Amino acid sequence: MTARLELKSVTKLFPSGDGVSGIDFTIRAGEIHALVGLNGAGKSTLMRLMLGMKRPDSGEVLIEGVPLQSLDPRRWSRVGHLIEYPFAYGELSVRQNLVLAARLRGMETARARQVAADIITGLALQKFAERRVADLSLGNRQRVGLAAALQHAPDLVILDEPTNALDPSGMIVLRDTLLARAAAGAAILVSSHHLDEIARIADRITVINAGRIIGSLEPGQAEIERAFFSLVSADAEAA
Ligand SMILES: Nc1ncnc2c1ncn2[C@@H]1O[C@H](COP(=O)(O)OP(=O)(O)OP(=O)(O)O)[C@@H](O)[C@H]1O
Repeated sequence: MTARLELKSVTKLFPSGDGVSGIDFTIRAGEIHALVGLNGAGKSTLMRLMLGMKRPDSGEVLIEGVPLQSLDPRRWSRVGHLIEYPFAYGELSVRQNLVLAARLRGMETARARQVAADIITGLALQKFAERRVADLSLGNRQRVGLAAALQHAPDLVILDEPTNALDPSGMIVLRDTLLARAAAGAAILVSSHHLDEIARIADRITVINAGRIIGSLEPGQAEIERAFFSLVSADAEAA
């Protein structure tokens, strides 16, 4: 089966020499793929390359076999992502922001209102729906960003550290949402520092260190944090 997203030998190096190099990677339909690594390992850079926010120095990024630069704009409307800061208009309410985000994905107003209402319930945002985004806590703003990334039922989802500001109830809600989306056939990539949390939902866990893929972890394995650190330490010693 064609991967929903594939990276072939992708390299992007900044003038400092940092970045990512020689990356081969896939995200497949129906799969939650986790990307883990230390601070500065290259997770966000890799995700930006996948989304066309950065251009590789060499190598290719393909969505369903089509190079990113040739992708039909309509195909982009089936991608959902959240990289770092959730984008939202502070003066507008949560609901207004979500309806707007859905309209920008090409939905009719009535449909946009419906999907916004559904995700407000799905991510437990009812209490905050009519509040200005500027007045929300960090965690609730992150929920709004996730809602905007997920409400249009994308079939390719890329989320950079989506749980970093969430409380335990937010984590459970997001976990259930991602599992349901993957079961419905979406291909999902999530980066995280919470190894135990990510291991509960991931089908595959890929480890990145110093800009290179250095191995994988089994989601079900015991002592997953120790296994992660052994991989990373062995890589650092070999360098
Ligand atoms: N625009 C840029 N210019 C120069 N260097 C950059 C740039 N963006 C990232 N880097 C460097 O590339 C490396 C990888 O950064 P990246 O943000 O991808 O790491 P990360 O794994 O997402 O880290 P974190 O877990 O801290 O978010 C770091 O050394 C970073 O300083």
